[in-house]
Amino acid sequence: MTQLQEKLALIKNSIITIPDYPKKGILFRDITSLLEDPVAFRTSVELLIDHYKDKKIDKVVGTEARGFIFAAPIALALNIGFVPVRKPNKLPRHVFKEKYQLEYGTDTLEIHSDAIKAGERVLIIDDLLATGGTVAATAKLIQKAGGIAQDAAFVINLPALEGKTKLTNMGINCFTLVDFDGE
Ligand SMILES: O=P(O)(O)OC[C@H]1O[C@H](OP(=O)(O)OP(=O)(O)O)[C@H](O)[C@@H]1O
Ligand SMILES: Nc1ncnc2[nH]cnc12
Repeated sequence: MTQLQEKLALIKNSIITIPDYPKKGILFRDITSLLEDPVAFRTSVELLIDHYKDKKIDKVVGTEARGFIFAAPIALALNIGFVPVRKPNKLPRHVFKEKYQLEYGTDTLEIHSDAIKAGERVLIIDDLLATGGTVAATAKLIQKAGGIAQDAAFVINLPALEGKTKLTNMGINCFTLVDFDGE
């Protein structure tokens, strides 16, 4: 195994799967077990930072709630601003809103309308890519605010749900660390 493969295996092995949560038939990939392991947590954040350190990115956007955990340290390491995309009625100033579908429901996301400057290149960070609905809605919010949703990065990808294809077709470059198939 290469050093990179060892790091990715460490990350994958730190993530616990819970069957039938929050609904029957869903295999829930739980990042709280990764967060409890400082080596796995640090390694996942460092690999994402490494990938983006020489790319031209102006802002990091993180999605509530699990996306915040990874987005904030990445924004600090890249020395650029962090912008939260939040669930409804959490942001105090004027917002843009976008409805979206989840693997197990629907919801709305919001961004402060002045959080991104015209033409800024944005990296979206989330813990997990399933259908891509969350990040597609986030990308639309970034566009409404005048920015370019250029890249999106995730610790976990669920390839069966084809989120990567959805986001790539929207012109978003995707980077993910570990895949979980049906196992
Ligand atoms: O690719 P998608 O099909 O959109 O699914 C992935 C999203 O679903 C989960 O968040 P959730 O909405 O459950 O919110 P949470 O982070 O507040 O738990 C996860 O953290 C991603 O944001
Ligand atoms: N299978 C899954 N596990 C954890 N978080 C998710 N968000 C959407 N689908 C998920």
